[in-house]
Amino acid sequence: QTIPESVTEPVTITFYNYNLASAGNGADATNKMIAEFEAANPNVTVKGVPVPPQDIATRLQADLVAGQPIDLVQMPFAALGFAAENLGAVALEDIVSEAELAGHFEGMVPNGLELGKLDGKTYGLAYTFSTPVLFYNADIFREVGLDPENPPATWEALKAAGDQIKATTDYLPLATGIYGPTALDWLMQGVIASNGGAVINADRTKMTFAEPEAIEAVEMLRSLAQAGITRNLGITAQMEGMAAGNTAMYLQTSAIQGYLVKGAEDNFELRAAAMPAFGDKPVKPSNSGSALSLHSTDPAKQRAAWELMKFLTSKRGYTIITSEIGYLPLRPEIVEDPEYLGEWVKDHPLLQPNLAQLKNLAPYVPLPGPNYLQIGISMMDAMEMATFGEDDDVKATLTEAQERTQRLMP
Ligand SMILES: O=P(O)(O)OC[C@H](O)CO
Repeated sequence: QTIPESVTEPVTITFYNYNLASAGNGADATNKMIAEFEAANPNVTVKGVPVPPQDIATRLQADLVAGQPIDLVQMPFAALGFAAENLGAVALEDIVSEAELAGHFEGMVPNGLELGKLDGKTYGLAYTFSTPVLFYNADIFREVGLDPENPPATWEALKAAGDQIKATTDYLPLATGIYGPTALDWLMQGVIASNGGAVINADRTKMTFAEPEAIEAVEMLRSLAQAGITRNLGITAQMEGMAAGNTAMYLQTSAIQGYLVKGAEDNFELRAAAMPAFGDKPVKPSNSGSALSLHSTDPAKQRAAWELMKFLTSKRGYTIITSEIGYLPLRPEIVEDPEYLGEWVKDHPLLQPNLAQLKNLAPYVPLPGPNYLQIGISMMDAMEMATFGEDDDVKATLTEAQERTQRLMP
């Protein structure tokens, strides 16, 4: 252990955070957690720095060069490898004692903790986390004669439901978070995995998003777009449409759950289901979200940042994160505990499909190397074009992009 036992002098730490960058996505809850932490730790002042997830790596690089203090970061899983290699993320094992770490990790979802490890060390402590959730408007289902007790479990069933909604109403049948600048490939990885494919091979050396299973998955999305069941809308329009009761289904991170719950209040019945399957193939939900990475070099600030990390991922932290934002509690025991989520869960069954999907999670695979973001953007641009563009030849679009992105691999 290289950090002091406690923070004995006043210290200010920065917390780069993407939930702070979006009102619909947890800014209030994040500020509440920071305020509670400061009240309990009077020597520590936390300066929140809002940065959208897609900008985080670039922003940190610029701030490092400018000599700005970077202490704690809500790091999207996609950027964690880059953060460890290029942005000075510190492995917790190098600064915190084994006993203290083990004590804190106790009770946290092992799948989640594993995602923050690189070469066996924890460069990111699993923090906010979701699987793809199919939110749906039970009132629209009833209005068009669909059974809200049986939401579509497969893409085929979803298409049939979408056709039914489209044929008789003006509602948008389906919005998804698959595309868009904040998504990168987190949700797409789960869609393709659920059809037996992958965007990249297991040892992360070859892009595979133009293999037959991936092509078939994108062709399925294209068929939904062609039928007018889904449209290429920005995330704000999608969230607003769903929250206002104008969209029937929304496959998205549960980070927007709090926002949708507010919109649905006194307006419509919001429910949630698991991610759809391809026929009888097993669903392989991926995870979105972030880990907390620590970047301070000063031992006193490292202790302060670690204390904040512990609070954010404590039972109390996850109670706020789950009930006020919508992410999964990575301390599952609090779900039953009346002192934490027990009462809330009774009134909000929305959490259950998300929680259940943790068991068959196919953990997000980060794209490798210093060009990870460019690879991800080029791949997703091609898939978006293959889904919504003029050209029917999905295979050609994906093959061309796969060759191009392969050249950016380390
Ligand atoms: O926190 P989420 O669920 O919106 O995820 C955002 C990340 O960019 C996905 O990796």
